Amino acid sequence: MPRPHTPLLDTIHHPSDLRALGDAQLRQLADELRLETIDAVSVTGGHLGAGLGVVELTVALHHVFDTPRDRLIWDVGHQAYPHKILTGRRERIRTLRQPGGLSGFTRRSESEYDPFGAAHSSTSISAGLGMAVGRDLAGRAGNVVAVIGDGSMSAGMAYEAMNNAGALGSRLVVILNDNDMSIAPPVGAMSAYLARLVSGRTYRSIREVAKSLAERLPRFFHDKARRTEEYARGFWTGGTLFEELGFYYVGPIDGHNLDHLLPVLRNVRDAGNGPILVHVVTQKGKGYAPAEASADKHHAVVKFDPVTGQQAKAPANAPSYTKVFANALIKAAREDDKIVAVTAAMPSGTGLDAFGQEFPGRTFDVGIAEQHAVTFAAGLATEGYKPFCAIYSTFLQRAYDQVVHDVAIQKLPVRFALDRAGLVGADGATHAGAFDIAYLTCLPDMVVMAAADEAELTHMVATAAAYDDGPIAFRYPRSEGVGIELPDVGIPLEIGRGRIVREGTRVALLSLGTRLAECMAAAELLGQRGLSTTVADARFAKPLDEALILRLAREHEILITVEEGSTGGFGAHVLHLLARTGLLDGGLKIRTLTLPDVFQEHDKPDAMYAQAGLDAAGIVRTVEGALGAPAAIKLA
Ligand SMILES: Cc1ncc(C[n+]2csc(CCOP(=O)(O)OP(=O)(O)O)c2C)c(N)n1
Ligand SMILES: CC(=O)[C@@H](O)[C@H](O)COP(=O)(O)O
Ligand SMILES: [Mg+2]
Repeated sequence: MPRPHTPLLDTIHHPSDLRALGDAQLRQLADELRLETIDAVSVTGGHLGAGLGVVELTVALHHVFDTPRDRLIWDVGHQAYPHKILTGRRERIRTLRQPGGLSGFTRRSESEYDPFGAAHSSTSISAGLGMAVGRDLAGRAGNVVAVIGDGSMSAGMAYEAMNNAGALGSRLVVILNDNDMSIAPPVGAMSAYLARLVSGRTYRSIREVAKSLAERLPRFFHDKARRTEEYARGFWTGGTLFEELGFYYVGPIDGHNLDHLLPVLRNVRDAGNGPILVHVVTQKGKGYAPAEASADKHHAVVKFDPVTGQQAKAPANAPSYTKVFANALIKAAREDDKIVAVTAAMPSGTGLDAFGQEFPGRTFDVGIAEQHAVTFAAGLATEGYKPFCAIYSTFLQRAYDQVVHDVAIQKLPVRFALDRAGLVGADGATHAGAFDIAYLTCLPDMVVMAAADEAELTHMVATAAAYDDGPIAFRYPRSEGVGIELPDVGIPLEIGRGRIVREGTRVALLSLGTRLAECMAAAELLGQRGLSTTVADARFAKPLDEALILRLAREHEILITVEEGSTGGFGAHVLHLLARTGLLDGGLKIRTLTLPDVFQEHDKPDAMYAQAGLDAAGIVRTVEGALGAPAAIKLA
């Protein structure tokens, strides 16, 4: 497929090149940038719709502001591909999210044009305010611009930051990129409020607007734009929520119209003190028909044909864990009307969209608001409901105090369905579900399970539904299952009881989670080398199956724990148990296999697990190491 024709873009290597262009050339540049973005993502897959929606905004921001001296912060960072193309990374843009390639998000180590790394949402205003205050303290000049989406505006952090910004009064520009979409259609009163602002029903008269803007932004009324009624009607100020918080509100303006964007941004750049919020209206997926037409506006895509938009989706061999979870929960909810489900803006990612179709009144999408989701679920639990809080492992990190303070201390039976546990691949370290075993198992009374396969997941959903004594969590990865036959209904597991999957005598592999298949493969390899190997599935990281673990420790020469989580998790608890019971004092050789103590670079999950030594070969190597040398195996 030939590359798109981009003669003007080809002359732009850094934003300084585009600042040398006249306004009239920027339209062409934006068109070429959009073509290049589509073409690059067609090769790599990744986040497409959000970037397409900010092409004009990206061009305008780099044209008007003096980046990187002026700080430009993209919230989440999934919309920053056009920004990467304009900021010296075009040569590598077709390595996006590939092993060794560019990150799919902004990243400080990647470019001086990325002053703040992201991937989790709603951090940009806080970070921007910190930079603005740092600039003021240092007596420096320069602008700080934070671009945040309407979906990301639902998170508490955004309001905490605006509250603080309004009080501090530092010069900070917030661009609210309102495309009326999160990953799914946006939810909540704030989204409805923004829609009202945009609808124009609350526009003030042009006279009022003129007076208000002229007082604060004297250069606002700019050349020909001032004369067009359409342009003038697009500006509204005064009395918005943002103004109540101490921001100067400008907008809404058409984020695809450079004749609107450029004069407004110039005036904002040159305005006086204090925080300013520019409300920019854009369309997610803009300018690419398949994206505009799709329900999620091509939020994230796999590789595709740029002409037809056809995505290269490989056929699945087995249902995904997400789907298995959703189906099991739906079945359980048919029998138990107390079961309700909570998602924080991830209905499709967690499978709760399917649950919501059958139980719309029992499904709650609270927006990007993980902290609220957890405490909201806690509240539901106090009323006798059985909330399943389905949150990606990585995003639950944000709600840790809510898990501790609102759920665990009160022993409320909130069920945490932790999707994307373990490594996730192309989204990289920011999205890896690495820490939940460690951060949940240290909490008193928390039950923590990890599914070894999709049948086990079905049983864990049933276990969580039946368990009413306190909080319970179960984790499962971002992948398809192993293809095992699924039970019709899940059978509740005995709390804190694991299982032996293969009996042996010399080596014991104690697996937690879906590494069980690799443990089985390792056991085969070890068996071929004369090492009789037991494989056990712990099922529970908390409470531990102490009897099982002590038996494995007593009856084997080597015990290896294997988990898809960070240090400080399951293996650490096993070590505590063995130390407490004196079993470390004898001749037992024990090794704990965990994710390494580094933030692993994005890659294919299998490659990342292999790097971590969590594949069959790595497990065998560990056994060999414990025995002293490969020769020891041959002698055995
Ligand atoms: C804390 C957190 N929760 C959930 C997500 C998953 N997520 C990524 S982008 C996104 C939607 C963001 O919507 P918006 O800010 O409006 O950006 P748009 O994609 O519409 O440009 C969500 C929910 C996340 N990145 N961070
Ligand atoms: C940007 C973001 O946070 C999400 O879009 C994330 O990339 C989704 O990941 P999944 O594809 O695993 O749902
Ligand atoms: Mg949006």
